[in-house]
Amino acid sequence: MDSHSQTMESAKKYLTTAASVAASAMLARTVVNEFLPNEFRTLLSSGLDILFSRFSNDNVIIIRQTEGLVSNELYDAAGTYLRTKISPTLKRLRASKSEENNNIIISLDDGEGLTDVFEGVEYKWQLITQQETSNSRFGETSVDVRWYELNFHNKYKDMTLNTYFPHILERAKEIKAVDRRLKLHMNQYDNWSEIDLHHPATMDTLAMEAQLKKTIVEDLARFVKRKEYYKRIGKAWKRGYLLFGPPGTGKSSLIAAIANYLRFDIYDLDLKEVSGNSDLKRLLIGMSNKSMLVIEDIDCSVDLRNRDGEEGEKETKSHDSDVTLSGLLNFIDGLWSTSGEERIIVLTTNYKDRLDPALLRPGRMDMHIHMGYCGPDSFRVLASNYHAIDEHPLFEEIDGLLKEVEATPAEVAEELMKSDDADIALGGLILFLQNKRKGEGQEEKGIGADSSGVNKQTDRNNGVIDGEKKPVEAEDQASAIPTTLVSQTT
Ligand SMILES: Nc1ncnc2c1ncn2[C@@H]1O[C@H](COP(=O)(O)OP(=O)(O)OP(=O)(O)O)[C@@H](O)[C@H]1O
Ligand SMILES: [Mg+2]
Repeated sequence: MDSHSQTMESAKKYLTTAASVAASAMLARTVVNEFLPNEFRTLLSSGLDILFSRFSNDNVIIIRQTEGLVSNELYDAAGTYLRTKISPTLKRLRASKSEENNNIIISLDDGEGLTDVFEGVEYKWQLITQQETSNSRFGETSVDVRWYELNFHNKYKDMTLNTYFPHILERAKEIKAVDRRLKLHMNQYDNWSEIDLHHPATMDTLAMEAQLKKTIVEDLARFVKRKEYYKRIGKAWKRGYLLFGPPGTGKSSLIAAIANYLRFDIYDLDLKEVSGNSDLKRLLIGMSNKSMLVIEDIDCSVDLRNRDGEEGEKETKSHDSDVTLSGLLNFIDGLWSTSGEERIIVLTTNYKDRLDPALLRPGRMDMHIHMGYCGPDSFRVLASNYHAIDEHPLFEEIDGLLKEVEATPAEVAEELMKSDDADIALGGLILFLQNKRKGEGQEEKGIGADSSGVNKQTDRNNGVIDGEKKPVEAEDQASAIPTTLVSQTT
């Protein structure tokens, strides 16, 4: 495959034209932002004029769009923040949309104002524009100058500066994160190229065991809140997930769902494109904050050994510079430990038992997540996704069949899509499962296509293992996975 088609292949995993990213549940972040006080101080000295009104108890703060030639971050943040405070009663509004944004943005028009109530205090905002003309060598030029005028009772000045403004900066950041389009980055050699990520998967639409899904969501939520904790224990603020299970069970979908949930960009690292440590280093350094490094199919994504290739002395040097996947993870640890920003790394494999045991050791990956065949919980999610139904007389029969037959969520989803009529689709699914059961029965008798002594241990339920807490189980689970997995779906 040439590298262009490789890139396209890779892109397909996360892209669908079918739907745009569903507005995902935004994670409520109560991140205490460390740099606020500093930045805030500079803002105070540059971007604000505090005026004392002669006629009332009001204070007025002017927040200019630019101070000198430098743009004022607080002005920007105020604009973003105030968008969420606009009420439908306002008569004049502004609407816009940029390519970078998902949504149409409604904002205050020049001259318009609104009142925001924060912790019981009334803040009156007004957006003011003035045309300023100046004479220069090139003749007379005129520019629009904009600022917000903020009025509030003077006894709340401290609170305004120390609580309200930081709150506005923080909220604006969160809002921007939601508005921003997610990107999927893919590497060619030592370069990332990016495209928009349009994968509709969300944690809600993902078909998996309810308890497992809950565990994952809670783990993610805990992780993003733990900046201080990671700093205190002196570890990189990162979380590693190993996803394993047969093709079509939703590993790539889960990755997209996590990205949509956290609003993290995906960096899909193709190790085959990486020719040595220096490439790798450049790629890793090139990742942005709040992002997710994904290495898919690690069992077959080349043996990283003997791939130094930087100094043309491979013959003699190669063994001194072996890079293994565990080596890679150590390397990432070292690199990320200094950045202080949250990062997630996800590895996927169809065959957990083919992995280097060093990779499965406790503490390596924080969670081992088993994506299994479709069970009753998964089926309920799919039925609700595709037909918006929570119950149906045929569910019982389907549950029974799913206990006996190994069908992937991808296969079940495909059957459910075949008709808009739930009765017909579910009937079709039953037929499909019955046929599959017949086929599997034959396979077991040695008649089927794959009769090569396949270990047919069930892989139906998904499960989760916390790599930190249950090291013994982690090893057990590795050996419980069938050595050969059947039913390729594509
Ligand atoms: N758990 C799931 N929940 C919802 N949809 C799923 C799930 N698993 C599979 N699907 C459907 O099947 C398609 C293929 O699934 P996906 O690519 O996520 O599987 P995978 O485990 O990554 O497979 P592979 O090992 O081949 O990469 C998805 O686009 C989705 O429509
Ligand atoms: Mg996949």
